Amino acid sequence: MLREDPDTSGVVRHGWGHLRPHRAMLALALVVTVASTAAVVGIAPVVGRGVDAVIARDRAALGWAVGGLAVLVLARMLLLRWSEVLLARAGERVVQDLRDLVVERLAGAPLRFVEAHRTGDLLRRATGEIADLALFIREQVPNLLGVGLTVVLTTGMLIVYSPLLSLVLIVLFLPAAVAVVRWFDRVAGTAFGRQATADASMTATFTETLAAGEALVVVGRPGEWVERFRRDNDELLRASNGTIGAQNRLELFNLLEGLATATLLLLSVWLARAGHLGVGTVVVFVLATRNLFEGMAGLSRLVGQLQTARVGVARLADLLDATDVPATDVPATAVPAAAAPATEGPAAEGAVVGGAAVGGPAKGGVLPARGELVTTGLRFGYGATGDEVLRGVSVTFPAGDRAGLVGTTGSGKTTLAKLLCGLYQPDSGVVTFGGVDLSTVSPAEIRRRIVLVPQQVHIITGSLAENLALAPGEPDRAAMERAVAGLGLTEWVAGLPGGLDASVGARGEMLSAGERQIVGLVRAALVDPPVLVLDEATADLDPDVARRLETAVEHLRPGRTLIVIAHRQSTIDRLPRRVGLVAGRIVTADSAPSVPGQPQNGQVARDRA
Ligand SMILES: Nc1ncnc2c1ncn2[C@@H]1O[C@H](COP(=O)(O)OP(=O)(O)OP(=O)(O)O)[C@@H](O)[C@H]1O
Repeated sequence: MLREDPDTSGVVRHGWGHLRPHRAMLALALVVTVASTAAVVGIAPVVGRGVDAVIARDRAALGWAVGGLAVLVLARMLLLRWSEVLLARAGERVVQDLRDLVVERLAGAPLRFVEAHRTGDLLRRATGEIADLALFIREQVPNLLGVGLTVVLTTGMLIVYSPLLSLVLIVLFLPAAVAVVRWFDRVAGTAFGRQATADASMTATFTETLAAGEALVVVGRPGEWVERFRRDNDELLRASNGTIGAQNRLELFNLLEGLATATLLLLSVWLARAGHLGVGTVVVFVLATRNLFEGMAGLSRLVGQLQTARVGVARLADLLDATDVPATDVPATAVPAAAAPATEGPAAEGAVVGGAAVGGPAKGGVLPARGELVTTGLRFGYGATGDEVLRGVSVTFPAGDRAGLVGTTGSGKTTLAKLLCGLYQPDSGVVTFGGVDLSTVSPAEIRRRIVLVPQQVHIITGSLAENLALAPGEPDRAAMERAVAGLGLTEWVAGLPGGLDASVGARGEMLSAGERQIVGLVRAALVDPPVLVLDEATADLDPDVARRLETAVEHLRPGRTLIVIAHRQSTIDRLPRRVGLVAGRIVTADSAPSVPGQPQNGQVARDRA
């Protein structure tokens, strides 16, 4: 499970892991930044030399000082720009890698993990947190490096010029500065973490509200959502006040700066009068301490942004760590792939998420082209609720079986279907196909053989052909046309404006619920696996079309194992046998509930309760 407010202590180590591949470019950027900062720091001594040259009426020395100043200013301009470009490029590459990694991890995350978290929170971590990080690397890191180096180099130079004044500066300023930073740090972690959490919660609520738009209008109660949104918004305001309060603590730097500057000026004037310091050195000190304090003030401003970035990286790292597990389950986003499973053959390897192939884990098992699908002692619960949904399910579907999986609402049919297809890992017990344990096989391999067509078919914005192309194996147009013809849908496609190129609208809004299911069935036909599990896959179609499509699906591949979950009696009646599920347990034929009432004659002889 993801933590709302993850620990920020390991972020540097975690961050370095992602920076390492770009270390050459980062090292060059660092060298250029050091050179550019050295040019700035060098200006004060050169001005000091110039002042001394004027006092001594040494024209040659003055000429050198003016020339040196011109060179330093020019060098600073060029080097600063170069270092900014290098850091921005390196930052963009790091961020691009991170985006790829997050999408890959989320695509490979177990379905249960994705289901257990709010979409908005995942979205915020996968996009908002990375965008903030990109901004930080592009805009704040150059500042941070420049300012940090200015402070270090200026301090070094001051020590060389006047150890006494530098000592006074260090004694006056350093302990107080450390105390202020610690005072800030005491509240900063919690305050910035709370703000990030509140931000994520608001994104989540907003995402859910948008997704539920139609339902809200239908029930006429958008007020409740507005109320939720307001609560999130209020919390965000309180959290933001917390971070502002934390940042206010850093304002003490200004007070310290004033005190230290006044003390230094008085001291240096006194030392100059007593003849211990030259006027040039006093000028150098005044200019350099200004640099120093500007740098300090800049650093204190950046500390707040640094804290935001730290929290962002911690939340991102939490997501990456939590999803860095062998992908034995299929991610929720890959459900369309399950609806459009892999074709036979090497081209079908990999799950499809929005059309991109995602490799499975290093699980070497290979499933046979045909075999019994068997579950033994399957137990499964969704975790958060703690209740077991499947309580020791043992059932066998012989090769070529055609069975209806029936049971009352909430009895666990869909859950069992997902376990049969390897979308969930059982808490205990095994699922085997042809004698091979599914947990030893990669998701891609499972989808070559066992495919689920769910009731809710995932549709992407685009054309019908683009949606069918989500099927693994990159089906071409000819394959699509064959699959459409195989299901007797040529006329339906021809009737769409543009045929296969017809737009389905944003996330399929131009398709009816039944048409979405047709897309799911065509995807399945494109793959044609030896085991097909239809979970209410024709529930939204009118009975005639449903019957036609069910017949077509059965005839497409003789000898296919077909497991059908349906509440429609006529769909179940077409099948020669029935497996009943009651409260997570397989029941015998006699007690297997029919649809929707009590069982009819069904054969569940091989099912072991
Ligand atoms: N993602 C989930 N997280 C937590 N609990 C879940 C989840 N999905 C299902 N459940 C719970 O598991 C139980 C079985 O659900 P399942 O969808 O398998 O039932 P079903 O027999 O298919 O029901 P229906 O006929 O209504 O589709 C239900 O009590 C449900 O609340």
